[in-house]
Amino acid sequence: MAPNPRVAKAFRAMREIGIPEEKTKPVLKNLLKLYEKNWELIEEENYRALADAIFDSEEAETAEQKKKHDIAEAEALEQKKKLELAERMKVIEEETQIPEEPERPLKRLRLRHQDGHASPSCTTSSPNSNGTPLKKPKLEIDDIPYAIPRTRSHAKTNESQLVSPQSQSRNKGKQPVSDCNTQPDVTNETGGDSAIRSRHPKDKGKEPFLPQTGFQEKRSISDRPSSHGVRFKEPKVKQSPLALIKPKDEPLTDDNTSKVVVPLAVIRPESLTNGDSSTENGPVSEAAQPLAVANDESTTKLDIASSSSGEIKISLTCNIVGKPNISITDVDSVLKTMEDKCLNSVKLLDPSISIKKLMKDMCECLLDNETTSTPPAKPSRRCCVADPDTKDMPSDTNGSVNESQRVTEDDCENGAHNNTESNNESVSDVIRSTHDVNDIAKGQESVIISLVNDVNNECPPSFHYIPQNAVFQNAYVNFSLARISDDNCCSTCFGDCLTSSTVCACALQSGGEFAYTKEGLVKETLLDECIKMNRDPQKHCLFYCKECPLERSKNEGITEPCKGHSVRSFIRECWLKCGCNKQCGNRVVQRGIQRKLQVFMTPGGKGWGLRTLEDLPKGAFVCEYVGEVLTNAELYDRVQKSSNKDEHAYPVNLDADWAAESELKDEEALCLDATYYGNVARFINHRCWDPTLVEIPVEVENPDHHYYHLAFFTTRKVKALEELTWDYGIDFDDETHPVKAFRCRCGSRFCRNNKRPNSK
Ligand SMILES: C[S@@+](CC[C@H](N)C(=O)[O-])C[C@H]1O[C@@H](n2cnc3c(N)ncnc32)[C@H](O)[C@@H]1O
Repeated sequence: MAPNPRVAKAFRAMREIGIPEEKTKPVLKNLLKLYEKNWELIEEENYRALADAIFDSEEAETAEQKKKHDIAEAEALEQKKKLELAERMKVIEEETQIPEEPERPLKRLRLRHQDGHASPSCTTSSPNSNGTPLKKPKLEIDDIPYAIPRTRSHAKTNESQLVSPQSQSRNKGKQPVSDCNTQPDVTNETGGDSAIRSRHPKDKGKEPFLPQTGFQEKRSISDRPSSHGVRFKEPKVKQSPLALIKPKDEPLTDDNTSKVVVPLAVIRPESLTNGDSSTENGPVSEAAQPLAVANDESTTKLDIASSSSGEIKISLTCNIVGKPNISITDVDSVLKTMEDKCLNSVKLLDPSISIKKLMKDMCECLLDNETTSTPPAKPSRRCCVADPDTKDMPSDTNGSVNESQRVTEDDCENGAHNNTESNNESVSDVIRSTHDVNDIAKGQESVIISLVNDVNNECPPSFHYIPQNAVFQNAYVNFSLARISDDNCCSTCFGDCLTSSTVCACALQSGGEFAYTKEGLVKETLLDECIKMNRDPQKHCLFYCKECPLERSKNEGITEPCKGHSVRSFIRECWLKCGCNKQCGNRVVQRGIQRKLQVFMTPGGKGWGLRTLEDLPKGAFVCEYVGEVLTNAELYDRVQKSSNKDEHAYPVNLDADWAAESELKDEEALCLDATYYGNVARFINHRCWDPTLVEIPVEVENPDHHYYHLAFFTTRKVKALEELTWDYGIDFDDETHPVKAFRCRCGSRFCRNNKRPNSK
């Protein structure tokens, strides 16, 4: 068939510019389709459109080819990498292979544990952690949270320091926006039965400690309690002479080896299996706990040993042929070199590898393993140490617990530690978990607080017992006497204010009534009001900050609106500037724990709990929530940095009087965290409904209410051995909360975590 003359003409025109017919043909075909056979468009400007289309298609083809080539190259590279990786893995395997012998005991012990024998590892008491090896809060050198005095960045003027709390309250600039569905009972303000101090013009409610605002409210991270045992890296803190309490300086983990004075026992792996303990490396203390030795077939030997006081020593013996006089002066540089070596030779390792940490982990594994090796018939309570000096337990009156119900010295004898060096806290954080079962407070309270576990093998979490709050770092807590004006104390009183015929100035501060009865109990009106408010904070006066410090602490650029704080009633106690004596009836909380209490393992999966060993009347002071005083920003930071956010002890917000503040500075927006430093209150479990305790803010030293004490009082009569519980105010529906809520096992009828299907 004769070619279409227009087609032939197009071919010709393209040939003239050097494009062969076979290239022109497909492009022309496409172009005709595109232009719907409109030849004029193609022939315009001497076939310019056709030429352009041909050039474009050439370019596209080249690009396609290049792409294919690149893909092929990448695949080849990938393949090469895989081969290299496999090669390296092989090398690592060969290099890190541990001789079979030393490993065997570990494996066996783990298997025994898996076989269903009680886990001897010191787990946290989280119900979820049952049966898993202990993950103790690791406090590394830089991690130890000291109770450090605040570094006050801006001091208040003397003028403002001398303003009485009430006038302070009156003079607060802004009128808080409140959401009072039910107005607080104003009769209290005018001399009702309760000794509350209204901090807000209209307020009279209590407020939940926790920054929560009611059951349906979403709370911010610092609002909500969370479980203990979180690991976090604390910011480095500066020491200042203004601490409330400065806990003992903790010795640093890595220095411990230098403090080991007791020769360490070492046992060969084979002797672990037959119960025979042969030793080496010099004399062995009688009480030393045999551990393990790993022997390299060649010339290197790894020893792991513990002493009677619980230190663990890892030592590596190398055959340094040709360098007989070697002396290592700088361990850090050795570690650094080793880390570099690891990174260079085995490039797969995490760049933040730390040999120190590896060695610490090794210690933990070792402890785990060692505990697992305890015969199941007599489980070890390795972390618990009975101190012979504190053997006297609370007497058995009023239904007190009997001897068989507590963990005795015998219970602990299988442990790695005996009591000979129980006062020696100069060891690693492993040892920090050592608690005296006869007195967890270690003599720091005026009563002994024992600890028992009749349920499982768990040890109490690692923390420092402190009987009073301690400032962590930035919290502004000012106890200066100059801040207490004459109106603010009863300097002319004498003896016991409660029995005085004249009305004491402190009573005037709280509406003319003391909060306590002569028997030292909180008066019923105040108590019932607090209980009611805790049950349904929504129905009470809620205050919304204009700029909420809790939201601000998140430091996320856009500050979310305040979720609300309940305005609470305060108890006001006499203090140093008052003329009364220490036994004054208006000094209850400041005298500390007076009741017989016991930390015990709950049978219902809530971990450790607190119970009373004596019958308690309604309104009795039990204990204060004691912990580190942190700013909310510090707490937020702390929780964010923690690797296990849901294992944080329940922090509480000191926001009971934020309504009285026009604007809170960061260092004034405070909270308490008992995760690392705390008292018995850190063991009190949550109960959604009808808890045995209620928390009430108590003013002792501070006329302003940035800082105050949080005291627990009984909500009803409590029988000896009954568990003490309080409502954390937790919102179990808040799934956006960074700290995961636990699964509530409070067992109460109206448990908020076990709602009926359509209750939402
Ligand atoms: C402040 S601690 C209380 C003491 C804790 N049980 C312990 O063993 O240390 C809070 C933690 O206790 C546990 N807990 C408290 N109340 C609970 C409840 N009602 N149900 C389940 N677990 C609870 C949770 O693991 C929570 O994170």
